[in-house]
Amino acid sequence: MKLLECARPQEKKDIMSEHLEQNDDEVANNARHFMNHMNSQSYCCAESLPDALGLRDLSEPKTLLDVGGGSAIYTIEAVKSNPNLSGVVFELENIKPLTEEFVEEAGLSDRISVCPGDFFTEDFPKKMNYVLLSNILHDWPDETNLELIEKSYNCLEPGGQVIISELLLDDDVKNSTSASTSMNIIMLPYTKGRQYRPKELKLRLERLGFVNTRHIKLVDDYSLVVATKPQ
Ligand SMILES: C[S@@+](CC[C@H](N)C(=O)[O-])C[C@H]1O[C@@H](n2cnc3c(N)ncnc32)[C@H](O)[C@@H]1O
Repeated sequence: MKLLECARPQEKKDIMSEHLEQNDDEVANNARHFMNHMNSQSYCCAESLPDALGLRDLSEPKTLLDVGGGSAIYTIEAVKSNPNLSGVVFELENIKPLTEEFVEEAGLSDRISVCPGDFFTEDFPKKMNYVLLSNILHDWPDETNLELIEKSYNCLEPGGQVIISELLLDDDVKNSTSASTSMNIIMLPYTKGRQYRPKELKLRLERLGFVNTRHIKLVDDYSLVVATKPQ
């Protein structure tokens, strides 16, 4: 891991942002292609989310914020599991129309809104009961991720939960699966981030005030790390 970190190029951009910052048609198609790819990759996890979090049992209205939600697949599957749940997808302004296409296609435009925004410069919409960070933290450096976790804490109601969904390495990194190790090798040179271990995420969440941190296996090597904002 250390050797690979040393091999990182000094100047590198997030691939998705690079596509999205430009207006060129070919580049826009790349963004659409990336979104479709993420949608397929995330589908199985999204489908398993309601049972993993007990969302089907909610008896009162709750709102889930999906930060960098992309195709909104997690929010779509969550909202479909219970009429008490509504969703807000926080996405870049120029990606918003793409996200809205997926929401419309799912027939859920009345229960899922797309809030345009940049998670580096803007706070998240307030009074949320759940904040989901799916395949977000592995794109960015640790100090940025701490800011994103802090923003998640600040926008949650007391008792609300932050949900991190990622392909995680094993706590004992030598026991990590080949899928998570391969993903880590891809993230290191092509993004500013890396794959995490459950205990690393729990530590960061607890440092920022979250309690009751837990690791929930989702699908194959994909897991959730969930934590609660104290009452
Ligand atoms: C790896 S994709 C994850 C998509 C989705 N959460 C999933 O797991 O399928 C990262 C997402 O973050 C969004 N994103 C990147 N930078 C962002 C920013 N500064 N503010 C808001 N969203 C951003 C991208 O548009 C993209 O949809």
